[in-house]
Amino acid sequence: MIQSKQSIKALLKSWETERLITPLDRHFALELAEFHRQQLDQHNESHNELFLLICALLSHQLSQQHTCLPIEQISLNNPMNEQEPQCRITCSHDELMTLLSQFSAIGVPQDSVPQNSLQESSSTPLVLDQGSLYLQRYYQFETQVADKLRYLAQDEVQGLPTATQETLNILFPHNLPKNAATESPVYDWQKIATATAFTKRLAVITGGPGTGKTTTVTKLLFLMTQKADLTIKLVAPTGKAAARLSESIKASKVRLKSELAPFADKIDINSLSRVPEEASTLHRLLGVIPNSPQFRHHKDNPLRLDLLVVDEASMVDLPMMHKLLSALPSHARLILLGDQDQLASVEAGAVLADICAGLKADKSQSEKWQMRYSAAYAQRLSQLTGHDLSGFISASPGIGDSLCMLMHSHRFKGDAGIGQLAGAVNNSDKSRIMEVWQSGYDELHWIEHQKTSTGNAGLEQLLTQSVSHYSAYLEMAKDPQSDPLDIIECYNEFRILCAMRAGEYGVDGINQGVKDALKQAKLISPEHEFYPGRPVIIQSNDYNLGLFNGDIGLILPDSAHQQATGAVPRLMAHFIQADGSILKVLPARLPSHDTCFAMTVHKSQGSEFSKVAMVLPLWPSQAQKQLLTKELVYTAITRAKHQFTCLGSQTVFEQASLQATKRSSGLARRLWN
Ligand SMILES: Nc1ncnc2c1ncn2[C@@H]1O[C@H](COP(=O)(O)OP(=O)(O)OP(=O)(O)O)[C@@H](O)[C@H]1O
Repeated sequence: MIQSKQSIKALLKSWETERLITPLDRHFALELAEFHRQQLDQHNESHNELFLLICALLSHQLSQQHTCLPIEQISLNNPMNEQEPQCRITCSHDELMTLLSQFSAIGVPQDSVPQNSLQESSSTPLVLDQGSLYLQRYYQFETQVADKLRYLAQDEVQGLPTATQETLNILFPHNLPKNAATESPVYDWQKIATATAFTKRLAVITGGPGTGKTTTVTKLLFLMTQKADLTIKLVAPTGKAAARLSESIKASKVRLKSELAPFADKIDINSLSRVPEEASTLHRLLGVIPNSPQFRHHKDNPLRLDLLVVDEASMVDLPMMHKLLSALPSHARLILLGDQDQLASVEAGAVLADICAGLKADKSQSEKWQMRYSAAYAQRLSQLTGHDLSGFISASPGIGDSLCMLMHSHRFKGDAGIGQLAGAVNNSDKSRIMEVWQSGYDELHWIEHQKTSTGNAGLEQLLTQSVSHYSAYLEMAKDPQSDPLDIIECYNEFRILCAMRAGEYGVDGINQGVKDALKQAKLISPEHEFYPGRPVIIQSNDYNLGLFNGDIGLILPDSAHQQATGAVPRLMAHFIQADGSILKVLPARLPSHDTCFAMTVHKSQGSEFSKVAMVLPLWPSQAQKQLLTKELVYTAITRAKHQFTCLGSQTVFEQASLQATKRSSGLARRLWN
């Protein structure tokens, strides 16, 4: 069954030494194998060896953020993808599947138990379902999340007052013309999304940056608050994203108020004040219990709300989505907002991408996405919105009735370079990517790595530009009269985003380079750990202080304290909070943190900057290459509003743009089949 020069136990040790697997992977496998050995009726060494290997592969897969191990994907001749394979599995994938289903530690779901199977799934540490092996816990997360989403997607609010339809028409007044070039009708997907979220218990509104997700949800909340007194909560995965959601909703309400002014005799504009603005983090909503992975709110103590809006849903991982859905009260509505093309969550799963997977059009379609409505719901939506949706009816709609895809960016107008580059990368369109770079757009700047024995002129150029970008806020910080809010806003104009943490071109190296360059330019004096102008990014949650992983602040003299006491100004870390106020924290009390002239693309999700510089490694290692995906590049580009610079090499940029993230999961199948 297995051919190996050494025992699998010894092999796992050598894989750990070579860092192919983590110590956790090895221990996990050994513990489970021990369990298996104790459970097995007859001791079968070859079975034990195989089981040990499979457990290590599963754990390795989970640490790569997959939620399961598809058996078909195991490379039988080289299971760990080594340069020189140290072992091979000698049976076929089918034989392997049959064998695994007979192991006492591996259960199978009751409704798909093969005749010769010994186990049901609920009592075993592992589960084999539809050709994929799961850890029991992840299997429960995935199946329960799928069940709950399907249940919510089916539920429909019947009947709709005529007044509501009239309000919908006022909110979306345009009778869109036919597309002149194609003669095909132009749909107001924001209107369709609003009608969907009004009539469905679950609505998933996705789209790239500036496609109007917040505008749409603000109009929806206005519509909802016209008639009923609802408890509505707004949340996002991080503090930064929550603060941005609050800001966007506030701005959107201001715009809506003036748009609706001419209709004051027809609708109650004052009910806009009932649309909430304050957003919190998911963790805060669910109620963190110190030193516990559990939350205060769960299935037996559900949240007290009628409608929950979750922004930046692409950042929500599978375990978190499970906790959230479990805590949702039975009558509540759920609206998920996000960009399905962005980087998937840092932890396991790619929930939003899986939810949207069923809308991926086949290759014959000119559009990338294709709606999938049931006939009955397409008819209902058509009546509500005045758009004929019969062309999007599907015989197998899955959860399609609850999905809305906003495709037109109102931020990146027509031929704007940032939007063009983001689109080309998102489509992995190699020739278009090069075309966009060569088109001479003002907003796009390319800096080529120019490594020689004396240094890297490309990197030097980036550091010089960074000094010039950061000098404005550092000059402001020197003036005791400057308002910390203005200084932080000025700092937020520019950010360097790195693909990875470690190394010369990672966050660590670039932060050091910028710090040295700023010191040389006499803009900072970093003699001590905390110096005026040092930006810090928080690495863990501290609920007592109200600081969360990813929060970014500036070390600045506390001028208010100086004015009040006349004392020498002390340094404090200043953070902008969701309500726009400043939180000041003594630097010594900060939870774990790093300097933040540069940050990872991952941590930048949910943020936007006027100017962004992305740094790609020069000669990425094999492990680094796996991290360089089109989702990473797309996320970095779309953080920029006005200028995007890339320090890299053409080959690495292209390779990254052509490589899509793959997360093994059965969620999409459960939602759409
Ligand atoms: N239908 C529309 N017509 C014209 N402008 C619009 C429309 N919808 C949104 N906008 C404008 O586009 C900009 C972005 O809208 P909005 O913030 O709602 O998008 P978003 O998808 O939430 O963006 P983000 O990705 O940043 O969260 C805003 O300035 C908004 O006023």
